[in-house]
Amino acid sequence: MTQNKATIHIAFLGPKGSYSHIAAMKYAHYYFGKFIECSCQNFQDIFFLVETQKAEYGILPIENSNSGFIEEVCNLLSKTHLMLIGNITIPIQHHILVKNNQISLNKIKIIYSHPQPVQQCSKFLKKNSNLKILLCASSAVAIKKVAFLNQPNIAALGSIQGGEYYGLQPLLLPQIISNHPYNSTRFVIVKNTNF
Ligand SMILES: O=C(O)C(=O)C[C@]1(C(=O)O)C=C[C@@H](O)C=C1
Repeated sequence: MTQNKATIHIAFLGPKGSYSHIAAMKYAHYYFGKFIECSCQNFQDIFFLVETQKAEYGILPIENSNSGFIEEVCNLLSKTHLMLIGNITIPIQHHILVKNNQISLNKIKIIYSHPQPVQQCSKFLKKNSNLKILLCASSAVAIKKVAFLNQPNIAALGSIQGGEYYGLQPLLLPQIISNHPYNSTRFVIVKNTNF
């Protein structure tokens, strides 16, 4: 079903290539066709854009199959008058993204990541405790940082699709680093009913 009106805006945790961006594109493809991307630096900004009618919709990760409910989002949802109008679940496949995937894991010293992928890959990271983890506002921020720094021994946790936006490649080994091979996250879509 596509909505027959001017192109809508969807606010998501960005930049491009975040899991939230991928979920927004999938949702928009089903329901709206084209949409204007409103990339946000944090979850609060997503609520702000929709509450102030700068974006018709917001998309937020609420629950991961492995790490459970995303507390910050649940707290923000409990304080908003925005309406929950739908949800979408997407598979989340984390990879170790590097500038050049000819490098082996034992050469990598630093991993940039959003806290959620760290939780969802906790077993792998515990086994490789030599890796220093630096937290970022989203997986796409982590990917952008690694692309910008352009050093062989740093990596980001994120999706292959996210890596492609910024020219990063997935390490071939290990390929599956999530605690559970069938990792998925459910996102909710919020709307301001005054629109
Ligand atoms: O960091 C991202 O790319 C996000 O979109 C955030 C987020 C989250 O907060 O849960 C979304 C889905 C995945 O579970 C991992 C991270």
